[in-house]
Amino acid sequence: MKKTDNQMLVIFGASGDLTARKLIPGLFNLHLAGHLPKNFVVLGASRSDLSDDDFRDRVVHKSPYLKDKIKDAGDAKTKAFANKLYYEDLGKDYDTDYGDLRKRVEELKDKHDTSGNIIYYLSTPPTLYETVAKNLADAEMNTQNHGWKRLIVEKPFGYSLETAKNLNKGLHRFFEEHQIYRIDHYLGKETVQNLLVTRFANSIFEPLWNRNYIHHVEITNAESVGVEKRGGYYDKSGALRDMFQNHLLQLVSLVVMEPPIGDDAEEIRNEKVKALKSLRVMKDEQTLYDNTIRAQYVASEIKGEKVKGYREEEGVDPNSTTETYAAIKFYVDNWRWHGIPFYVRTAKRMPTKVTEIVIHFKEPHHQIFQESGMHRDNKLVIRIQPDEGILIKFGVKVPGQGFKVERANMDFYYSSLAETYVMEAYERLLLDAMQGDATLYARADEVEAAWEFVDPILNYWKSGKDVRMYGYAAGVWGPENADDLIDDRGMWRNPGENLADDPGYCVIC
Ligand SMILES: NC(=O)C1=CN([C@@H]2O[C@H](COP(=O)(O)OP(=O)(O)OC[C@H]3O[C@@H](n4cnc5c(N)ncnc54)[C@H](OP(=O)(O)O)[C@@H]3O)[C@@H](O)[C@H]2O)C=CC1
Ligand SMILES: O=C1O[C@H](COP(=O)(O)O)[C@@H](O)[C@H](O)[C@H]1O
Repeated sequence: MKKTDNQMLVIFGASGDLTARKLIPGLFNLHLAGHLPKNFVVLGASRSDLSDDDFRDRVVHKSPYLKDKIKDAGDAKTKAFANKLYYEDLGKDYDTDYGDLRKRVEELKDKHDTSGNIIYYLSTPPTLYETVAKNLADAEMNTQNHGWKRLIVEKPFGYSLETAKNLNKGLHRFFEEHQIYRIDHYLGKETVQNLLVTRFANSIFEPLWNRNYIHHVEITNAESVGVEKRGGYYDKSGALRDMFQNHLLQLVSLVVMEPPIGDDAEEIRNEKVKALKSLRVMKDEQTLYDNTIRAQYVASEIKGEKVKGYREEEGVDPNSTTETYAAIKFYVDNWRWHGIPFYVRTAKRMPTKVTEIVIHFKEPHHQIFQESGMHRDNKLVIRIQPDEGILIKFGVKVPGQGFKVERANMDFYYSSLAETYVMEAYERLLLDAMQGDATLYARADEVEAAWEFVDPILNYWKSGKDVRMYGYAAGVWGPENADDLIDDRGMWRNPGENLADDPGYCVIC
């Protein structure tokens, strides 16, 4: 068990949705599990006029996100947690003198003996990240003289390669790279971390994990919801920035990377950066045309209920060309992956919520047996969510005369480890930052390498030149044309819609 120093967490943008929905519940779980250090306080800061008690009511006692947990935890434990929370009103602007904030931090440090160790969490709109870092530096709140200082930065990290580079430069003026923790909540998911273990703690997968045995790799991230109340934000972002540049390229890097020499944060991140740098950047228009597909959901009915189209959503421009679906085919230019296509798609308003990685192996060179069904290949399905687990599809003999072969499943579900408590992503990531472990946080060069790959696609889509924007009915698996991306061996693997209801459907088959 790693050591967690006494410390303070200062959250900027503490009146916002993320604080209430993810950060405080994550901290509450850590409190209940006994993972918070003995001396620990949270200081929320934003422009809203709130007292300490207002803040506690808002994010704990009256929080819809903690209602059930509070029932289970009981009053005493809840109160003990709430008493660790404080609030400081920043006045009208984040771009202000942080003298008062500093005074409050000093006061709380002395009162709770938090030893001067501080994490600053930037949960504000991204336009304020650098401003807050600068004002912290101006108030000398970034100095490491009396305890360490860390800075957690929320997504999105930049809007393009250029803005990401500028943000890195801007933050590096006030904090050193080892102090900066760029969050990507997919890295906090247990199943995502398990990818490393699956690959590098077993000897059965790694020998096959290359161009000699793998035919193609497919990654799907599907959400059944639309843009909900985030239309304003989403319309300026789109699926490629919102999910692909960060979360999905993180998954890609874990699939593609070479074995690190150890489990040290830098060793692992060095390999991930190399992996991202080896993605073949699409430069010419024909390649971009042939290998990228974007689409928007249009109004439809799902299970008898009318569902709005993307352009009718609140906060979305009625003529918007922002994609809610993106499918990209690409290659990885290195020894291991030469010539192997990767197909990655992400979308909202799909039939179900699912994220999975499918490794499609090559078929046996020589077919000896008769096989039912069209697929003779082995597949390794890594289910990130829901029904987290791993499945291998392989051929077995159909009982009876002769040698008929059918595909069977061998599966593992995380839920079978029932007694093991699985931390929520934010909970895990917060604890790691508290312990100074940056393994599951993105490094500056990693983020920039991901943008290097994504930028030309965004620019091409923005150019509008011959760029297709397909529509798909909310509740279907995207535009049919997306199947055209996949070459000689079929189509996207669309996991069944009613995972639980369909008796013939095995959850990850
Ligand atoms: N919510 C989520 O699920 C996720 C959020 N994020 C990221 O986390 C950060 C915070 O997100 P979230 O909490 O949802 O955002 P919200 O808009 O709910 O909250 C941000 C807070 O920042 C303050 N703020 C300062 N200036 C502005 C401004 N010009 N417009 C709006 N708010 C302002 C507001 O507090 P006040 O007015 O009191 O100062 C507000 O409470 C963002 O960068 C977002 O991209 C990332 C992943 C998921
Ligand atoms: O970062 C984001 O992620 C969520 C999906 O997260 P998940 O953990 O539920 O898979 C997505 O809905 C949101 O648009 C995006 O900003």
